[in-house]
Parts: sequence; C-alpha cells; structure tokens
Amino acid sequence: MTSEHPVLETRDLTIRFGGHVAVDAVSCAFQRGTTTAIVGPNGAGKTTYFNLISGQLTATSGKVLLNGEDLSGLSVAARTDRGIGRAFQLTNLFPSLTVRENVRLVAQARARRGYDLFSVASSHVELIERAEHVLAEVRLIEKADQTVAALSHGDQRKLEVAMLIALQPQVLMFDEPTAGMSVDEVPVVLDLIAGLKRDTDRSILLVEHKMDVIRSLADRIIVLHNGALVADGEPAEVIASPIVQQAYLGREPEEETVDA
Ligand SMILES: Nc1ncnc2c1ncn2[C@@H]1O[C@H](COP(=O)(O)OP(=O)(O)OP(=O)(O)O)[C@@H](O)[C@H]1O
Repeated sequence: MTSEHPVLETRDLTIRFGGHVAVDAVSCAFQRGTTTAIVGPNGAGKTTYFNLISGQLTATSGKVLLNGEDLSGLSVAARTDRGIGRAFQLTNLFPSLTVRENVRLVAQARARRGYDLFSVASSHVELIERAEHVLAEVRLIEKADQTVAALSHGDQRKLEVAMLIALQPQVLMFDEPTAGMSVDEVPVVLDLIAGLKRDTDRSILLVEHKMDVIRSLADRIIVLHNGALVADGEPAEVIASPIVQQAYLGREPEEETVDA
C-alpha cells in the first residue's frame, strides 16, 4: 500500500494453452497516474494479458502484483475488491432503474466489501455524496433521474464508466473502449478517459488498435508480439521504432492502426 511499489506489476507472467504460449514471461510495472496502451498484431496476447491481470484466466507461471501484493489464486471479484477495475465487463446496468440508482448500488456494494477500510463505516449520506460526485465526474448529473433504458448508447457508456469509478479501482482497464461506437460517441468516451487521467492515484491500461486514440490518451505504449513484450516506451518513440514498424507491426508509421 505504499508508494515504493508500482501500483500494478506483472512478473514473468505466462500462460500456455496446450503447446501455445499466449503470454510469454511478460514483466512490466505500471505506475500511478500513468496511462499505458497495449498494442500488437492480432493474436499477440493483449486480451489474454488483460485476462490474466483481471483474473479471468489463471497464469501457468509468473505473478500479478497490486501494490506489491501477489494476486495469484484470487478470483475476478476478489481482484476487483483489491482495486482492479475492468470497464464494460464488470458492470451490468439495470435498465429500469435510474442513472443515480445504478451508481448508488455499486457504491453501496463497494462499501460493504471488507477491503475498503475507509468506507466500511460509510454512512448513507457519504454513499449518496460519493455517487453524486461520480455522476458529476462523468458529466451525467443532469440525467441522474432518467432511467437507463432512456439513455443514448453514448450516455450508457458514460454510466458504465461511472459505475467503474464507483468501485474505486486503482487500476482501470479498458479493452478497446471505442470499439463498435458511432463517430459521435467516440469523443465522449475519449473525453471520459482523458478526465480519469487527472486523478493521479489511478493507473489506466488500455488495449487499443486505433492510432488516434493511442496518441490522444497514452503516456506509454507496450507492444506484445507472440505473447512477449517486445517494445516499451513513449508513444512517439515506440510507434516510430523500426522494430515495431517493420518486424512486428508491418505497417508504415502514418497508417491508421498500429496493428493488424
Ligand atoms: N482460451 C484459449 N484457448 C486456447 N488458445 C487461446 C485462448 N485464448 C487465447 N488463445 C490464443 O492465444 C493467442 C493470443 O490471443 P489474444 O486474444 O490474447 O490476442 P490479442 O492480441 O488480444 O488479439 P486481437 O487483437 O485479435 O484481439 C491467440 O493465438 C489465441 O488464439
């Protein structure tokens, strides 16, 4: 729980499916207040790496550490309690409830969990205030009394992010956050994630294919290829590196995506 540890770290993290090594000894540390994009060609192991961090998959070997604590053997729910929040997967919206009710439910559930020492004793008033704060953070406060069913798709995405924030994660994971979104919805989600970056206690990880999204959000890019970490650095440097351009991504620097 101290600042001497990176918020999240993977050490020699490996998973094999039969003879295939999908994530191959990936060691990487993620600091508070940083946003890291994970890129690589199709099948490189990006989603599998995410699944190993969030607990959807169990590593063959290696470790995932949160604030120095080994998460091996912990379920997805236990990892969420500890502070790993994965967007658009953990949260289920209740369509007939209002926006505010949805967020309050998550805040309440979070407060009941034993690991959140500061909010175990949270009063009803504190929980309500927390929900209002989160709704303001994602700019949904004016729609707080609308039912979820009445929201646009973009606003539902905002609500999903609000519910993720209400879980108070230290690590926020987004798997292709703009995939399947309409042209007008993309800036909404990008704005939201950019807003989340202002909280320097949080660390954001995103798997992303789109170069413009990466450029606008990431402070750092790590590249996976055949499950191994092959490049790590500032976006401009990584995108321009010959190893990424030619050997691994097979793309010219100015093309739309950095993979596949
Ligand atoms: N449950 C599984 N069983 C067997 N093989 C798997 C399983 N999950 C992933 N793989 C394999 O592991 C490799 C990495 O897959 P993964 O989905 O992590 O790649 P990715 O980088 O996320 O690709 P994409 O960009 O296409 O989503 C692939 O070869 C995939 O077929």
